[in-house]
Amino acid sequence: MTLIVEAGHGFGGFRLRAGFSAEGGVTALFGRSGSGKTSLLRIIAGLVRPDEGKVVFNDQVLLDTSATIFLKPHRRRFGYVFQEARLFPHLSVRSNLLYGRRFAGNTPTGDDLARVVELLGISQLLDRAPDALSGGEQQRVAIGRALLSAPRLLLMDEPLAALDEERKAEILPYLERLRDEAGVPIIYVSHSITEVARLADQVVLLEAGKVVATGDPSHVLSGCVASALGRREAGSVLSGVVEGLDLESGLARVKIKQRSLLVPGHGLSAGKAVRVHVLERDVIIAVSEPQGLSALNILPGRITSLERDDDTVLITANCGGDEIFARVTSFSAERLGLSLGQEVYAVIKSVALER
Ligand SMILES: Nc1ncnc2c1ncn2[C@@H]1O[C@H](COP(=O)(O)OP(=O)(O)OP(=O)(O)O)[C@@H](O)[C@H]1O
Repeated sequence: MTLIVEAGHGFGGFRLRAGFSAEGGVTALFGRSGSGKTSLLRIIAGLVRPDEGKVVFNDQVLLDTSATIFLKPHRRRFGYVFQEARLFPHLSVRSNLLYGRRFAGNTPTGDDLARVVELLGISQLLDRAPDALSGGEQQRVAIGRALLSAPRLLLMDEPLAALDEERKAEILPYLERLRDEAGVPIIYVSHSITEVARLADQVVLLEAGKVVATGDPSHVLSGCVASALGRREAGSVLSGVVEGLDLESGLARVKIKQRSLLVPGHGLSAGKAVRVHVLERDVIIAVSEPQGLSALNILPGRITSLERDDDTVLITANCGGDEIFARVTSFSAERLGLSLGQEVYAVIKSVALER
């Protein structure tokens, strides 16, 4: 699959001028609220006709404003999943699912229904009405309905945003299965670093209507997202593999580049690929090896960058090839006499495991 998108569009005071290309897997459109993610998705879907631009899917031109080509949304054969499930309240789950088939060019069979029902874990819900389902269950049905329309591409606009943390955690494994087993490429809009780190193969980072970075999630989500997200979620996203589990402590050892991290082992098995999210505000810098700390992860490294702003300093430490970010007050940086090239220890207070 190849998708090429170029679009320029003005909404009142907002100007979108963004482009990217995607090749299969999950491509996340990521950025702050109001950065233009949904607008870009709606342009791909054909729900918005931009002032100028091009959308090409597998060599088929769906939109080209210079040649006045515009393929209507239903002729694009893309599935769309919104923040809310938008199920038909008067139809059962089964009928909602089968409704998706009406739009399929090649009608899916009963096998397709069984496969989608199994993939999303909704077999026990088929005869229920939508209002007898939890938000997470409704969203799984909405995804199933979109899949059964046999889409060439699935467009998902913050599909978890309306759910509480527990429901999000319940549905994320199904989205992973969708990515790994359904074979349908996905464009996934989100402003959650957790979802993106866990699901995306490629990230397109949007800021004020423009694409400011694209590429591998570990690369795009690390460091450069501070401005896009605000500091709360800024940090490093490190790719690793589970080396082993310690049954007694319940911890797993995850090998990143040259170092290892201990993380909660629940649900992990040896050999599993994971992404680890280390928030810059959860890292302390020490100039000598600390003793007697509760923190499990203390990584030796070397300072490669010191960026000062008003009253804080963002420190980048290269720890065996992985970059760890720490934000400390200017006062602390002065007091410790931090300098480029200095050997330090990054003390990680907690890590979030994303996959
Ligand atoms: N139909 C419209 N008319 C006027 N302004 C619009 C319209 N659609 C979007 N906008 C504006 O365009 C900007 C980008 O909106 P968009 O929904 O694409 O952002 P987003 O990144 O998806 O945000 P969120 O995460 O909050 O959904 C916003 O300032 C929004 O108010």
